[in-house]
Amino acid sequence: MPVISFENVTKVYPLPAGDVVALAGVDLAIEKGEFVLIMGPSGSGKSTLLNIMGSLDVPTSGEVTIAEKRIGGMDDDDLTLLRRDHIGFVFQQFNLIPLLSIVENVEYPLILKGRQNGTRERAEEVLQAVGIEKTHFTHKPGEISGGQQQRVAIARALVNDPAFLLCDEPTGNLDSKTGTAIMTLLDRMNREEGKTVVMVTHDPRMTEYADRTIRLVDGRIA
Ligand SMILES: Nc1ncnc2c1ncn2[C@@H]1O[C@H](COP(=O)(O)OP(=O)(O)OP(=O)(O)O)[C@@H](O)[C@H]1O
Repeated sequence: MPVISFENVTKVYPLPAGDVVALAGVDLAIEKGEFVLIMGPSGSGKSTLLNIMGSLDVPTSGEVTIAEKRIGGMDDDDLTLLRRDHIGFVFQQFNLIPLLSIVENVEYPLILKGRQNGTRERAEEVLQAVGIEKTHFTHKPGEISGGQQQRVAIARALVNDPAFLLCDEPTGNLDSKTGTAIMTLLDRMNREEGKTVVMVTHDPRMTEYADRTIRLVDGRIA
């Protein structure tokens, strides 16, 4: 059973000047444990595809199944729960909460989920797994480097043990050496922890990390 499957998925944005077809009949299946890149020119539908995979948006037509749940017919509350329980997001902008410490940022999704016990220990365990030193746990995001902030964001994405990670240009704000370290970390999470990773990127060097690259052109898989 794939972790994500799309059957004949279309997404149309109705605009006064005419409909914009962002996705035009996409079929895909992403299996557990895969590392998949999504590439394609600007405007080809990558963000639209990632948003639907992340249940941040719904298709105009077609069938989408995420973590064995069909999203057709789900309301906003159902989609929110699906995101919270099954999907880890990593963005180009790290999106950490500036007023919370590093460990509190990672603990936050556990608290949102209503977990009462062991949240601090779980957050510390995942921070250690992504290579953040204990001395940094009580720092604020603004007090650590961009590469360290992205590691913290990856820890936050992993803390609820999601079915898969969706990454949108995760190295886009980092210098190439730091970007390589982040890719090595994602690669290790994929190989050693069996995490499914789906990543949108413009950088062709990333293909060496991936099992497979999905190329979009004009809303279709090329
Ligand atoms: N909210 C929206 N309303 C109207 N049109 C939209 C909307 N979002 C995206 N589009 C259009 O849908 C098409 C696909 O856009 P999308 O952002 O998915 O492409 P992309 O491949 O992610 O592009 P980029 O690499 O520039 O981020 C484009 O023609 C875009 O203008």
